[in-house]
Amino acid sequence: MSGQNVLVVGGAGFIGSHTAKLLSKQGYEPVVYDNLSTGHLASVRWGTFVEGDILDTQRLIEVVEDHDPIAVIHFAASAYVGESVEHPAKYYRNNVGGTQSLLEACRFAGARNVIFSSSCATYGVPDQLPIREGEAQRPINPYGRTKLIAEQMLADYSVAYELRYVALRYFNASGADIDGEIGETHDPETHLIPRALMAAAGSIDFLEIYGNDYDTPDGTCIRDYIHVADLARAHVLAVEHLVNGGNNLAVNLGTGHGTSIKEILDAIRRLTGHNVPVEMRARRAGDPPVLYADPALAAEKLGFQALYSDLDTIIRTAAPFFGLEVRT
Ligand SMILES: O=c1ccn([C@@H]2O[C@H](COP(=O)(O)OP(=O)(O)O[C@H]3OC[C@@H](O)[C@H](O)[C@H]3O)[C@@H](O)[C@H]2O)c(=O)[nH]1
Repeated sequence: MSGQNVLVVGGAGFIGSHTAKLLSKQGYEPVVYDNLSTGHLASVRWGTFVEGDILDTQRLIEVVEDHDPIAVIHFAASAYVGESVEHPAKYYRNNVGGTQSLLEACRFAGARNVIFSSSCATYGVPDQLPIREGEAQRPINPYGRTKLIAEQMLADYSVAYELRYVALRYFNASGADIDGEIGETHDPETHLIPRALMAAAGSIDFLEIYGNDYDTPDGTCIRDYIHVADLARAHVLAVEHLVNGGNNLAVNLGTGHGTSIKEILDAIRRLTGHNVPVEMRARRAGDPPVLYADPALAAEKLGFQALYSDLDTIIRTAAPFFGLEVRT
């Protein structure tokens, strides 16, 4: 098989499955490679599925040789900040070792275009807001460090082995498929919006808020929530950028706008009619108080604009996956 295949490593996960769907809708043939450790077979509904581990370089070489993809999108990673502090070995193995295994397969099998899921966690606590790509990358947890090392690996491989890459530094991925076909199903679920919706639906007793004494207008942390449909579109634009001969890039994917935890809880109440029961807790280790992106470079280089990332669309699309009806 050849032509418009795109290898989607980690394509059974939250962002990967939404990207596979959009690739398919746009005429590409996604080849999803996933070990199903955190991804879900039920989310692999577009293209071909190959079950395999990112650390299995030989298998990846075979898959690249069989499918000759025009680009490789690398989503496969462990992605819990808290867990990375407790089990850094897992993060260095999966995220650093895994990235090297995939890049080795690309090198040996001749795949030249790589798109990488990086993170705002590579910046740590920024000196300036909004965060620009030139901001110093000083991650404050092992997860962020593994993502930064992977970015550096891409840059070094690019110089030596003709590989070209786009590193997409996501801010907070959120929402769910606009058509309602797939959603966010992490186990365990640790992210704010899903947990707030679970608390609103009564499937957990309450949402723990990690700190209301931050130096922010309402005391809670501020993040830049970007809809998964927008993230998916950025990946398709990144594929086109590389296929058209574009240069290496590292760009933020955010909206430029920060939202506090309390603002999210207000929106859930307004849109679903359900209160979110909360309990206050101490600050969570490793949480920067305020993060939001300057999205200008992604607009300039990829033509990317967030279209679905207003808070209401995020909550409206995510809520049904947690059994909540949304008011019209
Ligand atoms: O139950 C919760 C969960 C989260 N929060 C708070 O809500 C905010 C958002 O937390 P999330 O866990 O959803 O997301 P984070 O900002 O920690 O990291 C996220 O974004 C960067 C990505 O690279 C990470 O993979 C992702 O986890 C933080 O301030 C956090 O302390 C709570 O108050 N209660």
